Amino acid sequence: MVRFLTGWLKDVVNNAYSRPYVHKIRDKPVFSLIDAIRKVKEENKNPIIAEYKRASPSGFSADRDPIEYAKEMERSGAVGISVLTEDKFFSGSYDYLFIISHTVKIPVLMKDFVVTERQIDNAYNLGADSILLIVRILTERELESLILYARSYRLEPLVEIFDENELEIALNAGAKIIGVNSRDLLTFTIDQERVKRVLRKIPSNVIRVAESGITSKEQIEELKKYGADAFLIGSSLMKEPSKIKELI
Ligand SMILES: O=P(O)(O)OC[C@@H](O)[C@@H](O)c1c[nH]c2ccccc12
Repeated sequence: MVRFLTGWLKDVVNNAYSRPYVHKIRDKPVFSLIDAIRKVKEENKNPIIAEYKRASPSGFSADRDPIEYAKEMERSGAVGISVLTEDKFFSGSYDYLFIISHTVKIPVLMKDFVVTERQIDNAYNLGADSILLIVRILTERELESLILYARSYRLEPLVEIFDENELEIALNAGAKIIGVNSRDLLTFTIDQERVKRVLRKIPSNVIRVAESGITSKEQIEELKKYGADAFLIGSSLMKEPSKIKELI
């Protein structure tokens, strides 16, 4: 049973329950996203998780070759690649995850609306090193059990929160990587001030990821003052991949 959802979020979660099982045998080791972020920070660079996202319900769209994009992001020093696999609203695909996880040697995050263990089986089989778990679409028991299930594959989830209430839920569930989304998933409005307010309440032993709406180095430097360790960036890099060089 999911939490009470409305609008497109209800539809995207219903769609998640019917995603097929991927019959593939994983053929690569699991890379640690936490270790990769810590290493890039030690090199005094900005850990950027570059997202491969072809569309979103907020009206974004970009057509880029997944292999070329992933190679350019890795070459430019991205700490990891986030790959949208949600097929109905984001034009994502499990194929993109398989292709990209077999193109790069940096951690790959499966970005989807995960509500079932089968989706985590798929992430592991396709070569993902982490998965997104969104507090807003899960009950607390589901969140705790899916975190443990992901860890049984040595996939450490990125647990996404919106506000302080969801921060408490994520911490109680034992999250080790917490992402704060500046975008409201239902209304698509962006609020960076809320992100700063929530970031500063996350304990420093948790890896803190600022997500969405990031387009400049100035924004990154500002978010770092509030405790952000890493930055999840999609639209601005899908539009102009070379921009990553000025953000690292
Ligand atoms: O394109 P942006 O504004 O750089 O945002 C990237 C990423 O944060 C965003 O795509 C995202 C964050 N959380 C999600 C959950 C589902 C789908 C997408 C997302």
